[in-house]
Amino acid sequence: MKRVGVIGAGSWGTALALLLARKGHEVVLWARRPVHASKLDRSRENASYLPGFPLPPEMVITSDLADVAEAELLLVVVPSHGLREVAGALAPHLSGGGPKAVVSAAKGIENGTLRTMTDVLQEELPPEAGARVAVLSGPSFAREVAADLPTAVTVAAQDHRVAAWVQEVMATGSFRVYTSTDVVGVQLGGALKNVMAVAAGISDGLGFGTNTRAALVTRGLAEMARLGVRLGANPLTFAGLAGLGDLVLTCTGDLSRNRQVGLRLGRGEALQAILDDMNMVAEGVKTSRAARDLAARHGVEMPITEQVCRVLHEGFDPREAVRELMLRPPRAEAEFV
Ligand SMILES: NC(=O)C1=CN([C@@H]2O[C@H](COP(=O)(O)OP(=O)(O)OC[C@H]3O[C@@H](n4cnc5c(N)ncnc54)[C@H](OP(=O)(O)O)[C@@H]3O)[C@@H](O)[C@H]2O)C=CC1
Ligand SMILES: O=C(CO)COP(=O)(O)O
Repeated sequence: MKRVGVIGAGSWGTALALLLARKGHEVVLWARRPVHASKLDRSRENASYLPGFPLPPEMVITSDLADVAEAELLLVVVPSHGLREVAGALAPHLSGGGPKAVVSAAKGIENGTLRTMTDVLQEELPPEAGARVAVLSGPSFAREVAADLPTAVTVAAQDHRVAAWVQEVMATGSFRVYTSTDVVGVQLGGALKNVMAVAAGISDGLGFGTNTRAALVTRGLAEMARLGVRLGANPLTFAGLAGLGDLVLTCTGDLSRNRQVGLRLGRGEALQAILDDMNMVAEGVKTSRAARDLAARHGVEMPITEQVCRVLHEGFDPREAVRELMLRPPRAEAEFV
């Protein structure tokens, strides 16, 4: 039994906290708003983000980061735009030995700095904790994990021993954990698939067919891998759970918030109205900009990302975006880099 701190009480943080508590670990779940923490504590259910799944009485709920300071495993599960601030607030509590692993379960790229989530953790945390940073990614809707449905994910860390330790602590009979040392590839897979899920949603919302969606998934994967390889990732990672696995899940699964944003855009709703109506995060909206900037910085072509950005942030007509994608100059399929 390990002491585990889960930082972030949205749907994913709550589902992971449940998974680990059911495995018998001592779990402390941190919510950023004291009022949310006391509501969770009183009702023993996360009605706002993960309704229908009772939180066991032994799970400690807090809004004080000092309460996770003693954890051996720390999971950071806040949206990517809030991760730096939370990591900065956590840092002073991690003096001494610190946790054996700090795992980012967020899927995004920081806008502006274009840093990955493990970069941000390494920049903000004390060096001993920064050296034990890992990332968890892969096809894993929170509701399905909370419902204990069979799920497989990847945990990547530079030091294989860190990933193997996290694997041992987190794996259950219904939550299979693979390890990797491709920290860049696993993170880019998780972040970029959200942009493609918006694209697939737009296509379905416009009433296009399954041919179109399959084309978007496949060419989306090609551009994800193209950027990943340029940044040093292993191309095989994109054929794995954190690449193709999560891409297929979120481009086809209606539980995906990113796909839902795309569907509604395709049906003609305005982005702001969609976002105002959602209490959950759709990371692809912000990541589309970061991905476009990262691609431009490294001279990598990402035509689908480019068009998603124009539709999301410049009010470009989605039908016109698809037309432009179809009429790009002809090329060979396997021109990889
Ligand atoms: N949900 C899922 O199925 C999966 C999600 N993820 C990833 O996990 C991360 C967290 O998402 P998820 O749990 O779904 O979130 P939700 O959309 O379910 O909930 C949002 C959570 O983020 C918190 N939050 C909002 N803004 C900030 C901020 N600026 N700083 C800190 N916390 C903030 C909210 O707190 P408050 O209530 O106080 O506003 C709330 O806890 C994302 O990167 C997502 O891509 C990964 C795999 C699966
Ligand atoms: O990352 C996810 C599942 O792996 C969740 O996807 P959404 O954020 O689109 O809901």
